[in-house]
Amino acid sequence: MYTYHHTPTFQEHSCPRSHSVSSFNKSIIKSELQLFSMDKEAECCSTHLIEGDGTFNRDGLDNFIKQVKLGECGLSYAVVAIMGPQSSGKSTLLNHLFYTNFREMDAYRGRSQTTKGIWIAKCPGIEPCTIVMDLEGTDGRERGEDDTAFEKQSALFALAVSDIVLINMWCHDIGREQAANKPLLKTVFQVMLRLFSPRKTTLMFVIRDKTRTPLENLEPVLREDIQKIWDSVPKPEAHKHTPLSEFFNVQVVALSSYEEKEEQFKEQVSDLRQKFFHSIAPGGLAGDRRGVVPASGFSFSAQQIWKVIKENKDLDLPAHKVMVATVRCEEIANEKYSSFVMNEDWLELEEAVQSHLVPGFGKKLSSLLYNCLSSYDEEATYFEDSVRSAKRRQLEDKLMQLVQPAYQLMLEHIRSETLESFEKALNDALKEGQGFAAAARDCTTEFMRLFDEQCQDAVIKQANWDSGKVRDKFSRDLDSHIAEVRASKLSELTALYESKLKEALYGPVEALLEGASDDTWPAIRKLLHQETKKAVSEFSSALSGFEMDEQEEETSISKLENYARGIVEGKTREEAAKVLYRMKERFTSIFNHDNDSMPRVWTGKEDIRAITKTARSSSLKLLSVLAAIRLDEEDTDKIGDTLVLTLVDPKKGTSKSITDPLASSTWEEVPPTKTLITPVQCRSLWSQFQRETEYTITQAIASQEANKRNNNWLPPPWAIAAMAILGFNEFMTLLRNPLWLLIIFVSYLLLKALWVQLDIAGEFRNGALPGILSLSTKFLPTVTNLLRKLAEEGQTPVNTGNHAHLAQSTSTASSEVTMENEMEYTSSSKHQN
Ligand SMILES: Nc1nc2c(ncn2[C@@H]2O[C@H](COP(=O)(O)OP(=O)(O)OP(=O)(O)O)[C@@H](O)[C@H]2O)c(=O)[nH]1
Repeated sequence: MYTYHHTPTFQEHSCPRSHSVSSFNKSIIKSELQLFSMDKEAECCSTHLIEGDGTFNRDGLDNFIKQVKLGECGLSYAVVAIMGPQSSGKSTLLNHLFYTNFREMDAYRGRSQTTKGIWIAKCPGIEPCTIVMDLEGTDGRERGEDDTAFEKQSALFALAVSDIVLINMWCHDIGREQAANKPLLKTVFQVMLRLFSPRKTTLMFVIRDKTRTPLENLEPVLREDIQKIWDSVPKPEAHKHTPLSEFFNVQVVALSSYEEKEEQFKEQVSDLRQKFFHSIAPGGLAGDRRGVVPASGFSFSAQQIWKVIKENKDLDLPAHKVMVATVRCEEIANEKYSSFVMNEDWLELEEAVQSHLVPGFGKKLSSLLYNCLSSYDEEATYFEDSVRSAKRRQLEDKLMQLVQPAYQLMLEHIRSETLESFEKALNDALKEGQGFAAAARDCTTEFMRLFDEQCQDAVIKQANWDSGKVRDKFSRDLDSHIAEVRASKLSELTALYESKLKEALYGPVEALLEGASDDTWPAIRKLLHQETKKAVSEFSSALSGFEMDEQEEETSISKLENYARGIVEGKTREEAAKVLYRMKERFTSIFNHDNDSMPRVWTGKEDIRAITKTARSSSLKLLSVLAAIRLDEEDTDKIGDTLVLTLVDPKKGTSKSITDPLASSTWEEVPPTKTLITPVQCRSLWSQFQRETEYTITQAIASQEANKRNNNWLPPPWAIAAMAILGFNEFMTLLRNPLWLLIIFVSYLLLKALWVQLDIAGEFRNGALPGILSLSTKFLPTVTNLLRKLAEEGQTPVNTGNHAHLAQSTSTASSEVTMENEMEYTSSSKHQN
C-alpha cells in the first residue's frame, strides 16, 4: 500500500485517494514502488494539453516535456490515450493503471463532467517512458447533443498521436443497439480513414463493470458489434474492402466494478498494467511504430496535428512526419550551428588565425566540427533519414562556410610565412657562396615540402578542400622570387664587370685619343681586346653558378663585350664632339712649345711657317683619328690621307682629282654608324680651326717683329763708320780740352735726369703729337723742380759750395733712377710682348 499527496493547482489534478492493494499484487507493486520513488513528484502531475475550447497549451506541453525529460527519449516512448463516454470511470482507471493524478469525479456529487479537453501525464515507473492522455468524455450533456465537433477532433488527435487507444465502455452496452459507445466507435473509424496511410493503432476495449458472463462469451459479441460499425462507416474507394485489422489491432479486457468490487478491480488493473511494460518492443502492446516521431519532435508534432485537425484538413501522417522531421532537424541544426558559433574554442582559434599561423589548426577545427555534427546526429537520429541527412548536409555546408575564411587565412599564413623563410634561406645559401641554381633548387625542394606539411596540418577532415590553388600560387611565388633574385644577382654581376671595364677603358681610351697618332686605333683595339678578354673570362666563371643555358650565357657575354665597345665608342663620340677644342689645344700646345716642351720665346729666329705647319698637321691628325670609329681590324680608311691632301696640301690634292673629296657627307669605306665627323663637317671644322688659330700665329709674328725692333737700337754700321771718320777732329778736340769733357759730362747728366724725370720714352709711346703736348706741359715744372732740388742740395751746411760733391751725388741719384726706370721699362716691354 502506498500513498502520495499532491496539492492541486490550476492545471493539475491532485492524486487520488490512497490505494489499497491485495497481497496478490503486493510484491509486484513493491518493486514498482522502488522505481516509482525515483520519479519526481512533478512527474505525476497531469498537464492540460488542449483546453475545452480547443486551445493548445503549447507552453504547458513544453514544460511537461522538460519536466519528464521526454525530449531525451528518442523513439523509446509510448503514448496511450483513453476515450469513452463521460463519467465512465476513465480517470479512475488511468490513475489506478498508471499511477497518474487525473481528476476524478466525486461520486457523492453526482455524475457531471470532470475532464474537459485533453490532459496529459507521465506514467511513473513504466519503461519505456509512457505518456497517457485523458480525453474529454463523449456523449456529454455539457456540449449538447449536436456538438460532436470536439469529440471528433480529439478522437482524431488521439489516433494520430497515440500508440494505444483505450476505449472505455460499460459491459452492459455490449450487443445493445443504443449503446453509448457506438457513436464514439463510429467517430473513431471515420476519422481513422481521414489519416493518410495511418499507423496501425492498438484499440483496447476496456469493459467496465463486467458481469458474471465470461469474457470469452462477451468478446465475440463485442467484435461483431465493432465489425458492424466498421462496415457501416462510409469509406473511400481505396479502402472499400480494407479489413478493420489493417488499421487496428483490437484487444479486449474486462474489469470488475470499481465501486462494487474494488479489490478485484485493483487486482485486474494491476495485471493490466503489466501489459504496458516494454510496450514498444516487438510483439508489445504498441504494435506499429511507423508513424512515431522522435520524442524531441513530439511537442511540435502534436501542435501541428492539432492545428491541421482544427482547420478541418485531412491528416497526411507520412507527410506530417517528414514535416516534423524537417522542422525539428532544422531546429536542431540551427541550435548546433549557433552553439558552434559561440563555442569558445572556435572563437579563440578564429581570433588566433587572424594574426598568425596556428599549429595543429586542422586537427583542432576538425575536432570541433566533429563534436558539433555528432551532437546533431545524436539528437536528430530518430528523424526521417532523408530529412536528417539533408539537414546535416545543410548544417555541414553552413559550418564549412563559417570556417572557410579561417582556413583560407591559415593557408595564406602558411604561404606567406613559408615564402618569407624561403627568401631568407635562399639569401643565406647565396651568402655562404653556394651556386645560385643549386641554392634555388635545394631551397625550392625543401620549402615545397614544408609547405605541403603545413597544409596537411591545416586540413579540415570534414571539408575536403583542395589547397592546390594556394600551392600553385606558392610555387609561382617561389619561381618569381627566384627569377627576381636571379635577375638582380645577374645585373649586379654585370654591373660589376661593366664598371671594371669602364674603369679599365675610359681613361686609357681618352688618353690614347688625346695623343692621336697613326697608332691610336690599333692601340685602342689592343686595349679593348685585352680588357674585354679578361673581363669575359672572369664573368664566365662567375656565371657558372647560375647554370645558364649556352645561348643565355652567350647573350650575357656578348652584352658585356658590346658594353666594352660601347664605352670606347661613347668616349670617342665624346671626344669627337669637342674635336675643335682639342685641335686648338693641340695646336696651341705645339705652337707655343719647342721640341723639349719648353715655352717658346719669339726671338725672331723661329720659323713660324714651319712651326704652324707642324702644329696644323698634328691637329689634323686628331681630326682624322676622331672622324671615325675603327674598332675592328678591317676598319681601314683613307680619312687621314684625304684630309692632308685636301686641307694641308690642297695643291697636291686638286692636281690628282677634280672633285672635292670633302664635299660629301660620308667617308669612303666607312659606314655611317662608325662615322663621327663627316667630310663636310671636317672641312667646316678645319676652316673654323684655321680662323681661330690665326690670331695665335699673328701674335707670334708680331711678337717676333717687336723683338727684332727692340734688339736693333744701334745705328747701322756704315753710319757708325761715317760718324767715326767725320767726327774724328771733334773727338780729338774733346780729348785735348778736359773742360769740354766736363761740360759735356755735366750736360749729359742733366739731360739724362730730365729724360728720366719726364719719361720721354713713355710719353712718346702713345704717338709723337700726344708726346710733344704732354712734354710741353711737363717740361717747365720738371726743370724748376730739378733746379729747386739742386738749390736745396747746395744749401745743406755740410756740403755747402762743394759742387763736385753735388755733381757726384746728382749723378749717383740719377743713375739709380735710370737703372730703376730701365728695369721698369724692360719689364713693361716684356709684358707687352
Ligand atoms: N459503476 C462504476 N462506477 C465507477 C467505476 N469506476 C469509477 N466509477 C465512478 O464513476 C464516476 C466517474 O468517475 P470518473 O473516473 O471521474 O469518470 P470519467 O469518465 O473520468 O468522467 P469524465 O472525466 O467526467 O468523463 C465516479 O464517481 C467513480 O467512482 C466503475 O468501475 N464502475
